[in-house]
Amino acid sequence: MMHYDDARSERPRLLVVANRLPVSAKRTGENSWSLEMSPGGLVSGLLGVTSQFDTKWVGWPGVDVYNEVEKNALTKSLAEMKCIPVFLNGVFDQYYNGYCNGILWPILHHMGLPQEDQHDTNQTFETQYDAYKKANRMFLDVIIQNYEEGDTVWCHDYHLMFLPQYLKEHNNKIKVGWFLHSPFPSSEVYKTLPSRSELLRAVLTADLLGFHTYDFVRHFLSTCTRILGVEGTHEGVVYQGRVTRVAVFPIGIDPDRFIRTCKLPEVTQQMTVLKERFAGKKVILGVDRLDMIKGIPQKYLAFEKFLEENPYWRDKVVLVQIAVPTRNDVPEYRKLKSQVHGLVGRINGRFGSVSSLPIHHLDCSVDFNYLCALYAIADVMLVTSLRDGMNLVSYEFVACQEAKKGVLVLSEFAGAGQSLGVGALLVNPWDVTEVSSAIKEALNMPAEERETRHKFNFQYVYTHSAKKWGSDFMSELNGTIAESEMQIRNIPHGLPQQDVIQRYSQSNNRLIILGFCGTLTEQNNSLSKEMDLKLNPELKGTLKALCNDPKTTVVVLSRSDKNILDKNFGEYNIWLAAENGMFEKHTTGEWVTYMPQNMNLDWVDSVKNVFKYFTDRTPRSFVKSSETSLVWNYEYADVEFGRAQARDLLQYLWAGPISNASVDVVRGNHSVEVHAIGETKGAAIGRILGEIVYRKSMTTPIDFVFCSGYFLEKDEDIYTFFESKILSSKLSHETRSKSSSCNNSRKKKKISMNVLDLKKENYFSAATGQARTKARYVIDSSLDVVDLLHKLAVADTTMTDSFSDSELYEPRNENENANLKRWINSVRRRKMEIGDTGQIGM
Ligand SMILES: O=P(O)(O)OC[C@H]1O[C@H](O[C@H]2O[C@H](CO)[C@@H](O)[C@H](O)[C@H]2O)[C@H](O)[C@@H](O)[C@@H]1O
Ligand SMILES: O=c1ccn([C@@H]2O[C@H](COP(=O)(O)OP(=O)(O)O)[C@@H](O)[C@H]2O)c(=O)[nH]1
Repeated sequence: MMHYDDARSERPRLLVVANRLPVSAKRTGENSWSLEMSPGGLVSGLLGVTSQFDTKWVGWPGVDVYNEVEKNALTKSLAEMKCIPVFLNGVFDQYYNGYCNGILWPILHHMGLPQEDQHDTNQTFETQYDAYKKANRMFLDVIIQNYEEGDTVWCHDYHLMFLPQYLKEHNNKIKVGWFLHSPFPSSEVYKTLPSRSELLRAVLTADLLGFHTYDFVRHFLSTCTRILGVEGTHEGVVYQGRVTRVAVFPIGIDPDRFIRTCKLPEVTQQMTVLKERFAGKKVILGVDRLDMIKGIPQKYLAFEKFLEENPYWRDKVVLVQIAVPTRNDVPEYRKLKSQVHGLVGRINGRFGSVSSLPIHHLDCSVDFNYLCALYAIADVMLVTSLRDGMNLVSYEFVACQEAKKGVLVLSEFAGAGQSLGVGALLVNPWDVTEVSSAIKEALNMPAEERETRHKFNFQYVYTHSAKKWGSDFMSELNGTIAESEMQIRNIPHGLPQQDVIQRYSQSNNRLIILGFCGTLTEQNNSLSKEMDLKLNPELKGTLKALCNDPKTTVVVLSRSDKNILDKNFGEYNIWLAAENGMFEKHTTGEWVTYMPQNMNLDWVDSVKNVFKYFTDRTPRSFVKSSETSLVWNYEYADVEFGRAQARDLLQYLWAGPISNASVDVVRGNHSVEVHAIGETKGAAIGRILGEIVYRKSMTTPIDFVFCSGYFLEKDEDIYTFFESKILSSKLSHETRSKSSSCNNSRKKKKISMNVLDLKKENYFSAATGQARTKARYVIDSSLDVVDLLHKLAVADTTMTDSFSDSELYEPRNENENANLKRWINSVRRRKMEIGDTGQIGM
C-alpha cells in the first residue's frame, strides 16, 4: 500500500500533519490492529509526495484508544509506517463531527451554518469550538515530542487552523506551511462564522498558505481584507508587519501508479469481467464519498431526466455509482444517505426491468485495483460536485483511460474544473437539463473528439503530479522563509522604552514632536468619532505635566486644521502646527500662517464637487477639509469597493479639476488627499523649530528629541530631518530667516547659537503601527505611545529625585490646576508603592 524508505537519509525532514493518518486502525483483537488505507483525496495526494522527503506523518489513527498498553501497541505498529498517532480521546466527536464537519465544512463549501436546534446553538457551538482548539493543542503536543530542529511542519486542512499559531507561539523558528484541501468561500459566506477572525489570524501566522485554485486565494485575500482590515496583495497578506505568503498549488495524483496498476494481470482480468457484465451497454461512472458537496442527488436527477428524454438509451446505459461511506456520525450525512437511496429506488423503479437496472449504487469503498479497473472500462465519468476543493477522482479517471479515451463530464464548481476544463465537458451541476444534455453529448461523442479531449487532460494530469505539488509547496516555503528573514532584518526594532526614559531624564533641553491622528487620539473605530477627533482622555494629565516641564518642549504637528488642534490642545502649554505646518502657534499666542501669499486655491471647489460625487456613491466614506487640503476617506467603507472608487476618483481628478493646478495628490491606505503644493512635515519642522527657539529665547541647545506619529509616507521626511542634524550637529537659527515667504511681518532676529546638540543615542524616532518606515524604531500602537508619555512625565522625578510623601509635587505656576497636582502626586505615590520598576498602571 505504501512504500517508505526506512533509512534515515539526506532528504529534507518533513512532518506532515493532517487530521487523518494515511492508514486507519481497526481493532482485530486484544492489542492487535489491522491498518487500512484511509479514504479521501488528501491521503491519496499526500502519498504521492512523501517519498521525496524524510517524512513522518502525524494524525488521528481512526480509533479512540484509552488503555495505555493498547496505545503503545498501536503506536508501535504505526511507527513502522512512519506514522505518529494523536489520540483525540474525549474531544474527537465534538471536534471532528461537530466543529470540523458540522460547522466548518458546510461554510467552506458555501452551504451555510446548520440552522436546526436553534435553541441550543450557542451551547453546541461553544463546546465544539473549545473541542476544536483543544484538539489542535493535542496535535501540537505530539509534534513537540517529535520535532527536531530544522524540521518543516506542513499542516493540512480546515481541521488544523489553530495549529500554525500554536506552533509559532511554541517556537517562532519552526517552518510552518498550511494547505487547505477544501475550497475557501466568498467572504459573504465566511463572515457568518462566529469565530471568523480568530481562525483567520491563526492561519496567518504560518509562513506559507496554499490553496488549490486562484479563486480560493482571491476569496481568502478579500476575506482577510474585509474581516481583519489587512491588506491583501499578489504576494500575500500583510499581517502584523510581515507578509504571510499566499499562493496557488493545485494538487495532483501519482499518475504512474494508476497507469502501472491498469496493466497488472489481475486488473486486466477484472476489466474483462466488468466488460462482460455490462456488455452492450455504455458505462457511466461516479466515484464519490457520500457527501452533500458531491452533488449525488443532483447527479441522479440529471440521469433521470436523461432517461426520460432519451428512451433510445434506456437499456443501453448504466450508471455505476461508488458512494464511499463517510462521516456517518454527522446527522446531515445520514439524512443524505436515505435521500439518495430514495432517489435510486424511484429511478430504478421507473426505468429498470427484471434483467437490468439503470443505476448500480454501492454504499461501500472498493479496493484500489478494482477502482482502477472501473476507471479504465468506463465510457463516461460523471462528476457533479456542488463545490469541491479539487476532486482527484477526475484525475484518476483520466490516468486510467489511455486505451478507452472516455469522456469526463465535470462540475465547474470543482477545483479540477479549472485544470481539466479544456478536455472535459464542464457543467453546472444545479442545472439538471444541462447535465442531462452533457450526458447525451458524452455518450454520442465521436472518437476523434474524445481522443483530442483526452490528450489535453492526460497531458495536464501527467505533468501536474502530486510530487510536483509537494515539491512546489516545499520550495516556495523555503524561499518564503529566506525572504522573510531578510525582511525581518530590515524591519526597524521596537522602541527601547527604558533607554528613551533614561536618556530623557538625563537631558537638559528636550523636544517631543508628536502627530495627532492615530497617535494621540482616543482609540477609535467608528465613523462618528473619526469626524470629531478627540485627544485620548488618558493623556490629559500626562500631557499637562510634560508641557509644563521647563526642560521639555512639546510640539503637535498634524494634518488636522487649526480648529481641531485648538479644541483639543487649547488648555496646554504646547506648540501646534496645523495642516502640516502651514499654520503654527504656541497656545498662548495667535496662529501664524506660512501659506504663501499668492497660493492658488482655485481648485478647491471643483475637487470638493468630485469628492462629494464619490461620497454620495460610497457608503460610509466622508470628506475632511481644511484651508489648504481636502481628504476623501473610505476607511469605514467596504475596503475593496473603496479602493475601486478611489481609482475612479483619481481619474476624474486628473481629467479635470487638478490637471493644471499646483497641488499634490497623496493616496493613503484608505484615503485620497489633495493639498496645495507646500509643506511636508519634514520641511515644516526646521522652520517651526527656529520659531520655538526664538520665541522661547532658548539658551541651552536641544539635546534630546523624541518624534513619533502615524504619518503618511511622504511626511516621513520628519524622521530623516533630524538624522542629518545629528551628522552636522548644528541647526542654526538661520533656518527661520529662510522662510521668507512668511506673511507674518514680525521682526526676525538672528540667533547665532547652535540650536541642536543632538547625539545619535539621544534621538528617537518611532513610527506608530507601521513596519515599513524611515523612522529608527517602531511602536505597535498608540497605546504604547500613551504608555511611554506617562513614563516620561514622571521620569525626572523617578530617576533623579528621591522623594517622600511629604515632598509632593507643587505646581510650578499658578495656572497649573488642582487636577494636575492630584495626578502627579498619585503617580508618585503609586511609584513609591511599586518600587523602582517604572511600571505604572494608569
Ligand atoms: O477525512 P474525511 O473526513 O473522511 O474526508 C476525506 C477528505 O475529504 C476532503 O478532501 C479534500 O481533499 C482532496 C485533495 O486535496 C480534494 O481533491 C477534495 O476536493 C477535498 O474534498 C478533506 O479536505 C480532507 O481533509 C479529508 O481527509
Ligand atoms: O472506494 C474508494 C473510492 C475512492 N477512493 C479515493 O478517494 C479519493 C477521493 O478524492 P477526491 O479528491 O475526489 O475527493 P475527497 O473524497 O477527498 O473529497 C480518491 O483518491 C479515490 O481514489 C477511495 O479511497 N476509496
